[in-house]
Amino acid sequence: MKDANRTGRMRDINGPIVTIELPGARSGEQVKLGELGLLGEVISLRGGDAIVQTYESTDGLRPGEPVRGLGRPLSVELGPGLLGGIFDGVQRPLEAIALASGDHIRRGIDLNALDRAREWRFTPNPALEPGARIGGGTLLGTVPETATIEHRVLVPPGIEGELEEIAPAGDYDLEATIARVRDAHGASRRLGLYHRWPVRQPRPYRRRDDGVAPLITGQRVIDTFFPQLKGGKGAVPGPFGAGKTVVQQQIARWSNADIVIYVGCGERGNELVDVLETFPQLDDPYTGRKLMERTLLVANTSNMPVVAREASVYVGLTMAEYYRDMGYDVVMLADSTSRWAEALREVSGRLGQMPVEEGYPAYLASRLAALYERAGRVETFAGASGSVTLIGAVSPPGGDFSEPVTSHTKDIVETFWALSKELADARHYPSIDWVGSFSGHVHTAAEWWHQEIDPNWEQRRTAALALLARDAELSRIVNLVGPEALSDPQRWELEGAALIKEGVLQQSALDDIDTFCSPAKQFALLDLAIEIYRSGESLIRLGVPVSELQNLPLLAKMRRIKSLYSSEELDRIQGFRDEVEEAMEGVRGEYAKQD
Ligand SMILES: Nc1ncnc2c1ncn2[C@@H]1O[C@H](COP(=O)(O)OP(=O)(O)OP(=O)(O)O)[C@@H](O)[C@H]1O
Repeated sequence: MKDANRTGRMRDINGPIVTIELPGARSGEQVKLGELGLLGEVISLRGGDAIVQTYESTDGLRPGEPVRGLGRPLSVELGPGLLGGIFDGVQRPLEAIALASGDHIRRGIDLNALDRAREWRFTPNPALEPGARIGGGTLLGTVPETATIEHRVLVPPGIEGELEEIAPAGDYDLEATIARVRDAHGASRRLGLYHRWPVRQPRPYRRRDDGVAPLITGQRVIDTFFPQLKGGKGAVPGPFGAGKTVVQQQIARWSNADIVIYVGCGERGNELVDVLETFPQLDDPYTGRKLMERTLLVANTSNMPVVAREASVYVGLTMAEYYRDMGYDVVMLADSTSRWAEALREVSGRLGQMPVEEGYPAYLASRLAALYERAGRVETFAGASGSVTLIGAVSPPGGDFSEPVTSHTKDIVETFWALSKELADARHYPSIDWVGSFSGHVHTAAEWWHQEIDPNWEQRRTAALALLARDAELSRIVNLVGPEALSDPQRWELEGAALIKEGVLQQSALDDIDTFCSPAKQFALLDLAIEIYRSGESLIRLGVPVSELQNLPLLAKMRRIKSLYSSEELDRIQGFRDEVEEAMEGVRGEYAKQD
């Protein structure tokens, strides 16, 4: 898109949708509207007019005011300085905005995402010499972006040629030239520490890879029961107050990803404030430093119109892909895709498009699919492996999972962690419902668990799910005819399921010890619960009454052990296992004596 800075004028204003006359306007082009210079994007062309969606309130704008075409699509700056940053939905740095305009963000404010004044210590790639052939993905050098993350400065996609010069080690600001490349036509081009990339265009890679390793989140119901792979697509649908935010924060905090990107997309203002206040406080369990050193936040501010939410998700994804291209595993949390979809609905409504389901446009499903398609594990141009795991929260109105956004999302994602109001009301947290949730990654995750933790993982997981399914069946009988109708083995099945629910699935984010559970501890707890159930089952078969087993103090301890011993104290969990065996043997001995 050439001929930047063309001017035209506004013709009509309909909320965030503005009709403009701008000669040469292109679909996707960024524009500045009115005297204030509000940011907008051309979303369609109609006759000689262009239809623009704006990312700031259009209050007070009048037809006839000038518009300016920027000649480029909505794009973001990619370079060192992103990590630790808090940006608005079009990548303006919120802290710098607050400094420049106080509490009330001035509309049309224009600030660079990356700080131009800051210098970065650049170390060139020692393997590069002038004359080398370089292309998109070639490593030019590195910059220590934070104490824990090395920023790999790569040739941006689409650039190819012969390296003419590369800067020596030293401190450079973002505008400095760090390399020059001569392309096939003989033109010389300068490369700096940052470049721009259009947010709606997925960044290219060499090829797509299959996910191989689970994203370990330290949350048992996720890792053990409904695992996610690095590079996977997941959704957390949940009714109001069921615990979506806590689940996402736990993933952000504990998952073994290199980089975390949280996009607060149109959730209520106070929740966003909570996120903005909480994240900077969090310590990074893997490095002992602040989590923000490998995190960045995108937050739509309350003065941005609904349609701005639509862009913020792409802004987050583009930054995620940028770190993926360096060979990092990135987790992006989008909170929530329902609000994102509402933006689509609002725009399509104002454009007079035919609504299909509950007011959403016909392209809702394809847009959602395209969004999730940007997740994945890839081989980068540099030959490294990098991934973007995309986890979208979904907030279905009234908790109705059959509404369009939830049901389309369910068809697209591989991991679906369905939060349940009943579980949350019963204070069973995380309220991820084992009946409504699924993971398409169990088989791949099993290979990892079998190799790294224990060859019985899949078998134990299946046994636990079978017990939970029996629990649901038996509970229905109890509800109909009362507990007396159950046999001893059936009552023991209920007991076994309760151990799985309380001793394994429930996990308090607020408990210092249990907030994170290592894979080895996860397996130890699962295995122990199944072991208790199985030993009891064999005792009942011998004729031991279930009431005798129900009185064993070890059942209560099994429910508490997760918070008694940390992931470093597996030997103590093993000690408890020995106690369990002894107690069960004791019952067996007693019973044999009575016999
Ligand atoms: N894993 C957990 N451990 C302990 N408490 C939890 C857990 N998950 C949720 N809670 C409790 O539930 C409350 C509500 O959770 P949360 O704020 O995440 O709900 P939400 O679904 O995001 O709400 P909203 O629909 O308003 O976005 C929390 O304040 C906390 O008390």
